[in-house]
Amino acid sequence: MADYLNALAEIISSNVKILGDAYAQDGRKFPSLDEPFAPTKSAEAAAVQEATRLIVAAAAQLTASVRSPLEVLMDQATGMYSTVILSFANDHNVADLLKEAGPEGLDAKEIGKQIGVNGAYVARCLRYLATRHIFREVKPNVFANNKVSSALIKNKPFKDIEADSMTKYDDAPLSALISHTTDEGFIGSRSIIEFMKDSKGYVSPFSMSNQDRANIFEWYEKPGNKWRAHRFATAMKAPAKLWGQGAYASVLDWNSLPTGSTIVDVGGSTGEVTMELARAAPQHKYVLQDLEGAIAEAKRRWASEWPEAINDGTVTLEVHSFFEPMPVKADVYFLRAIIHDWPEADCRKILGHIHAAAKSTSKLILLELVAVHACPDELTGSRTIPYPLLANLGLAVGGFITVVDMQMLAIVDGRERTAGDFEELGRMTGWKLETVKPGPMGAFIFSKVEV
Ligand SMILES: C[S@@+](CC[C@H](N)C(=O)[O-])C[C@H]1O[C@@H](n2cnc3c(N)ncnc32)[C@H](O)[C@@H]1O
Repeated sequence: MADYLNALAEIISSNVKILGDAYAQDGRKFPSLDEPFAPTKSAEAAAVQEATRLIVAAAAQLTASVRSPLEVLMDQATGMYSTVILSFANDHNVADLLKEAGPEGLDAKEIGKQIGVNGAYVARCLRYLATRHIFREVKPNVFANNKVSSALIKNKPFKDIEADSMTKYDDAPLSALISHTTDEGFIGSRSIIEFMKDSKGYVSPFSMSNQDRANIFEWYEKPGNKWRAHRFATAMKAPAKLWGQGAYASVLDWNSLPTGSTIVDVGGSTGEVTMELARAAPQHKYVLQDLEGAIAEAKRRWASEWPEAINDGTVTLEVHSFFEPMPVKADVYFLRAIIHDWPEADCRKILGHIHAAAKSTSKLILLELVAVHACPDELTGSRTIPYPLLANLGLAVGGFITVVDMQMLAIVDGRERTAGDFEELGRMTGWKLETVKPGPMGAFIFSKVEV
């Protein structure tokens, strides 16, 4: 076995070769970081995704191994600057301005003029980001987009973006997600420690920071927060964009259900999941449930994107709180990214209400990120982790999941759960776990147990 450092280096070099070969087969070269982001078919292949994970895991571990602990710790301790500076660039539409400037880039003074901030400050903020591979400094104090920053580009000319704060992030779910995270997530993060010691009756660190006992979803429904609710609904479209279409439709063979089956998208926001399922299997009936504000948003979305599905009764939009008895006897109840929003007792209420309404043949599908320990556990045997990587592949897999876990703690006192936690939650609420489909989000498929 190679020594520690060489083992990490070998993981990187052998997997870089896999990436290069896959792109070469498609007649392409792997794009450099300087090029704008463009999704490619080559990047979607399973072997490429696995090689990418191993490179990221090994490169991050190699960096942490050779770097001084002082620098590693200072990087973590100064995460607030990353949050604030990224928020500044994203919310001031710098990527959009630089898109119009092209690969030659734009002087920080000119960027500053356009966004109303002194150019000397702009240069320092963008250099901070460029040093972390977001934007690039093409000449001293002149900045252009790169692969990472170009993923923040919105869908309008720079001069039109600020015209309406409601529509600013429309058609740019990743920019909406970054804006939501650096805003609500940041506000919540400030009270995490105090909340963990004593919640003082607040429902989350976010509610404690705001000194408002409403949960974030009730807070979104309050006057003045409509634009944030709209931004959050837009952000919820980001996973489909990041992970590719078809991620939801592939969790079950929808065509194997009897024609006219009823599928409820519980807490479905504006219908990202419903839209994909209804397009894949239009012979069924779909009910999209959420709170009043989200359903009002959903009505606007469906009226513009797919009005026929509403008019012919394929899809029904319904205001319903999942803390009330479930009004629909459905064949499938689909919950994407709902369970991670709530503490255990609330999850049991949600699944209990669904259980009470379900038929004996109904299925429950929970689509969630799956927490994985950083050390070997009882599931390690089914995974092959090359020496000396962490059991959750460090930043490559556990990195994103632990980030979302902290975000759930900060804004809703929710959490990411292990596969065992999902099985246990089902057992406590009358649902037997039948199948787990792996993927960027795990699909946990349960059948009803009479209790
Ligand atoms: C994290 S989002 C997930 C949205 C959607 N399932 C998706 O994956 O795009 C959580 C959703 O739960 C909804 N929600 C929160 N409290 C609710 C309640 N009491 N009843 C129904 N929906 C609720 C929110 O409005 C929001 O749309």
